[in-house]
Amino acid sequence: MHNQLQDLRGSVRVFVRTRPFLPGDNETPPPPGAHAAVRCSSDAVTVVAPGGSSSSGGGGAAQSFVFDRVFAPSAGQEDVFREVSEFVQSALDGYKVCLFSYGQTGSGKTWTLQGSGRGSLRGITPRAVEQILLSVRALRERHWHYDLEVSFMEIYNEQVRGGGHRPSAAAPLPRARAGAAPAKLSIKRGADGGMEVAGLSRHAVDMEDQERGLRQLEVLMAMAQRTRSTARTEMNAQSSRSHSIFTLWLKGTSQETRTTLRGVLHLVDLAGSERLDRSGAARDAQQLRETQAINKSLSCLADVFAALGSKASHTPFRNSKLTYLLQDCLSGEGKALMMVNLSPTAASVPETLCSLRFAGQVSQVELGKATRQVSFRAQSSTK
Ligand SMILES: Nc1ncnc2c1ncn2[C@@H]1O[C@H](COP(=O)(O)OP(=O)(O)OP(=O)(O)O)[C@@H](O)[C@H]1O
Repeated sequence: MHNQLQDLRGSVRVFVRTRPFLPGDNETPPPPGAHAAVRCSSDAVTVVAPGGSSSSGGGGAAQSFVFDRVFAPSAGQEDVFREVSEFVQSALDGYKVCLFSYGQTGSGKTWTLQGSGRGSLRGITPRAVEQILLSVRALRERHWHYDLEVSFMEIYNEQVRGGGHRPSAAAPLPRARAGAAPAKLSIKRGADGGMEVAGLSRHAVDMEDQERGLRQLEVLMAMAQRTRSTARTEMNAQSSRSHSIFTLWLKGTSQETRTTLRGVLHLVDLAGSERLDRSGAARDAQQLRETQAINKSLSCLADVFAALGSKASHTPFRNSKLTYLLQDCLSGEGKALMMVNLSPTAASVPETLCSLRFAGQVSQVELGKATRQVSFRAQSSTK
């Protein structure tokens, strides 16, 4: 049912989330009743440039954008996940699904995906993992067996880096070694026709003992977080300088119906889309290189969506590692969700407008009906 709904609405969706004001913003939130620079309804965002007013009809100071769903600063992690969970379900149903978290540095990309702790502040990734484990348990009653593997990687300065060597089936999950340089990896088309990263470790998760499986997943999520390259910039003390991709590979087998489903869920925490002058990144040669690489790959992502939106004869997937790797989810086979994160501050209005224009471009894209990765041969439940 959820997939029928999804198909009707198209396979690219755009959600926008504005975070609350934070003490580090150096800006006082507007008093109740006063106009904020960024205002949200359930499906629209209005941005008022500093000095403008929302009623200035001819002046063009206020700009509104409409999306599939907009989350105001008061929206909690649970509110966001409620809208996202159908995508997680799609991966269980055998679709290739990609969820991007996009936005300027410090806008809440990592908060939206990871959140904090194990309670109500936990983000999409831990909630997705829990949903998968719960669904797999329920599906077992209907004689479906699921295998789950996890991989994580980052794309830093246009190089793909992964989490080390593939462990043997009997070996415990590896510990991330502090300071160990992650291996550089290459992207290629795999035997099943999908894009994959050569040599990237895929960690099998115990689906029989779900308590153990959950613990393994927690270790893997923590490892993925630790391996991210971060550098302090003036805009966010933990600014992420790489795109990080946490992937859940699902294989569901029903002996009864002789069906195998292969779903994929990529959770992509994009690097911050900051301007050089504002972040202070231009003062350091390494950070300048990083920022240029980030901006280039984000503009390649925008180019891909522009080509898809205009139904151009060529889509430039190969122009960046990110789009090359994720092309299956963006090419009509899969489903994509773009979560665009915004800062509420007046000082960030230029970046906010850039993010919203990008979001508007993505929302024009119609990928068509996604393809379920299903085969009908009898298969044993082991790989
Ligand atoms: N909805 C929210 N509620 C409360 N705090 C939030 C929210 N969104 C973001 N924050 C806080 O804002 C700060 C910046 O968020 P976060 O690190 O997620 O930004 P980011 O977009 O991932 O930045 P970068 O690109 O630099 O990694 C963090 O301290 C985070 O805890």
